[in-house]
Amino acid sequence: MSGNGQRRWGSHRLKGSWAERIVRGAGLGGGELVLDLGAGTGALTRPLARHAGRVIAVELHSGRVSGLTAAFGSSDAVTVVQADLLEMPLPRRPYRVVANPPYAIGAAVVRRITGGTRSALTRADLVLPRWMARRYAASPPCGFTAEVGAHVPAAAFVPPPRSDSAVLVLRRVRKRR
Ligand SMILES: C[S@@+](CC[C@H](N)C(=O)[O-])C[C@H]1O[C@@H](n2cnc3c(N)ncnc32)[C@H](O)[C@@H]1O
Repeated sequence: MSGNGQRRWGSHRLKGSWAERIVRGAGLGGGELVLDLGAGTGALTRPLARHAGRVIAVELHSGRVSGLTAAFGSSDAVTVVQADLLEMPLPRRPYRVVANPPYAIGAAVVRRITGGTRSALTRADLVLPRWMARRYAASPPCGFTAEVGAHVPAAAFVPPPRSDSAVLVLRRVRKRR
């Protein structure tokens, strides 16, 4: 558990058709390592398993981890990890993120995956509140470009959140030192 107690069990789950659309929009080539941070019941994990080389589905809630393990335990492409996404070690080799993290920790997620000289993140497609995606597009994290991608309406989630969302696309611009 994060020292700041930053967990959020409330879950706005993506509908399957929207999860598929978001994963297709991420333009995966088929061989990438992809992290699904806050995998929930696996809405994004499912299409990621078909489009990515390897998927690490990270979830903290024990019941949801059990569900993910039951759904993907026999898949060679998916590894389910019970961990706090703000504290778990991140891959040293190049990786991507496609995720719908809890909005309350959206900024902490962006800091975590883009921060530090050792970040091996190459691109992230994050479903975030639209206002937050716009803020990052205006002021991207150091070493990344940021653009507001697909609009994701409240109706794309169960239950629907209060405001509309968008995919924030972060792309690395600087080579790792
Ligand atoms: C908005 S839901 C998204 C679920 C799924 N990815 C989807 O799109 O339907 C966010 C998920 O993050 C999980 N979560 C919250 N805090 C977390 C943390 N610190 N580390 C890992 N998972 C966390 C919640 O349990 C929840 O399942």
